[in-house]
Amino acid sequence: MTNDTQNSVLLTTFSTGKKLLRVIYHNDKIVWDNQKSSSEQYTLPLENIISVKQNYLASGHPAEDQQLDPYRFTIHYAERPKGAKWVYKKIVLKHTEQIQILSWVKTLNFHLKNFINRPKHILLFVNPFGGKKNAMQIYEKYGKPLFSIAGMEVTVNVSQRKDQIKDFLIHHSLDMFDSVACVGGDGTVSELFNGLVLRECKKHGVNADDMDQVLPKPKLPIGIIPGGSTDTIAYCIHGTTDPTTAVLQIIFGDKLGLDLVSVYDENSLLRLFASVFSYGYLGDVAYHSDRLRWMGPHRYDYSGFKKLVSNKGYTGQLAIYSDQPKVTKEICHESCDKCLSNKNSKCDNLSCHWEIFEGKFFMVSAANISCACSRSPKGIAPYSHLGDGLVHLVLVKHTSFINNIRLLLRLSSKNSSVEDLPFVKTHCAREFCFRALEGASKWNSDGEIQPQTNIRAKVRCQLLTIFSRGSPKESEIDKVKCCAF
Ligand SMILES: Nc1ncnc2c1ncn2[C@@H]1O[C@H](COP(=O)(O)OP(=O)(O)OP(=O)(O)O)[C@@H](O)[C@H]1O
Repeated sequence: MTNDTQNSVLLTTFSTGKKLLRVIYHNDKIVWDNQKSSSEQYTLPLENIISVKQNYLASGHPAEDQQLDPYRFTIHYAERPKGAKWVYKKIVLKHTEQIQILSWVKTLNFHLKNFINRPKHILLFVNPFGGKKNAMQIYEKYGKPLFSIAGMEVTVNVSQRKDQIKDFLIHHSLDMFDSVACVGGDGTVSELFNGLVLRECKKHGVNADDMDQVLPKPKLPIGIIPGGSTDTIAYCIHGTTDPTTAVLQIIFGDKLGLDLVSVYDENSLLRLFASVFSYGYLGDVAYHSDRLRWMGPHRYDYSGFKKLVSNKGYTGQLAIYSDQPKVTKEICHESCDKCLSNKNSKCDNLSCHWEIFEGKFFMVSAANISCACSRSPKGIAPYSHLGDGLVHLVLVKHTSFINNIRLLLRLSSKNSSVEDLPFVKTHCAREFCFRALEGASKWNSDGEIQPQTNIRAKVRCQLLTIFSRGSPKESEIDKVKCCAF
């Protein structure tokens, strides 16, 4: 065994109870096989290790101090066997020589310290009101045990009312935390980033109501553990609403940049949104379904149908400011080139121009991300990116009832998207303005109601930093073909 842990190579045969395993550590990877068949080899990259700990001996009495087991240690790690879901795993390795155990634990922990971006003290907000009202149980079952294994300190704050999370983040000291997170749906995530951005504006004396101001980037990264009804933001970022996956993304500490869109009326900033800002049909659904919260997530089905039948269309004018209005058919995924190339770019001095669209719409949606979720696997804007500085404006013309049904079927389809429907047009924008001309709906902002009708909005390129490695490419490549309704 070498003392030079920096360039360490370890090779030991451990027992795991029944089997003997030859275990090698080299080049930031652990490889193990069962000696007899090296084809059954498992490779564990160091970046997927949560922690490495020496085991404790089983103590006879709870009051007795726990003693370290000199002959056993455990590697806690995660893997993504298929699709977007990550799972937690552990392996207990046993050796008759104590020195072997100590060397492995010391060396692996030395190398794990290089992951300096992993959070250590997190402020976690739990919304007990959203979704199935089980956010606290989600935290207790999926978050708490893994955060403890990772050795993270978690300060839990359970929200007592709407906007409390936002107000807390604006006004309280966050000095002792290196990150914030939430267990909740899109409305909770929205409180989190609205609070963080306003906090930063306050700190730097930036007038948030002035659309021409550059909004300061919040210092703290955020973690998103889904615990709401639709959880669109979590789904688009992690590729799944699985809570274990979301917790592991926070523990890994890898980050990506998410665009936010700031929305204004004539005088002030109304809010920032991260997923969708939608007028017409979805605005009506948000308004109606909010009064039916007692129904849980089913309220969306009920309100959705009711508002579909009664929709008479809304006449309005949309102005789009863009340098690249055409949609490019590239899907956003982990290590997305389009988002990476925009990481440090300033989307200010581009050759943008205004274009105006006027008409009667079934709905107008500004999608900052694809808005995919389990009910809508491709989302309303399948080619919208997390961090490219553009928002996709999806204009759905007022048309027949049958076409509205076609739209909703497409939205719930795994195989086809709304983009190819003849009454749907998508444009990419850096800014946009909307003015109602006849009839007025509300806006639906990340699932929350925004009552002002006439608005202006501006994309803020990668204003938010999120804990995630992104969703994998495989999840988007769906080879199954079926009839496109
Ligand atoms: N203690 C609380 N009591 C009442 N409302 C709360 C409380 N804490 C947060 N809220 C508000 O609850 C609303 C709903 O929360 P959230 O969006 O997380 O759940 P959801 O609407 O069920 O999920 P989704 O937005 O993913 O569909 C948000 O507007 C949030 O501001």
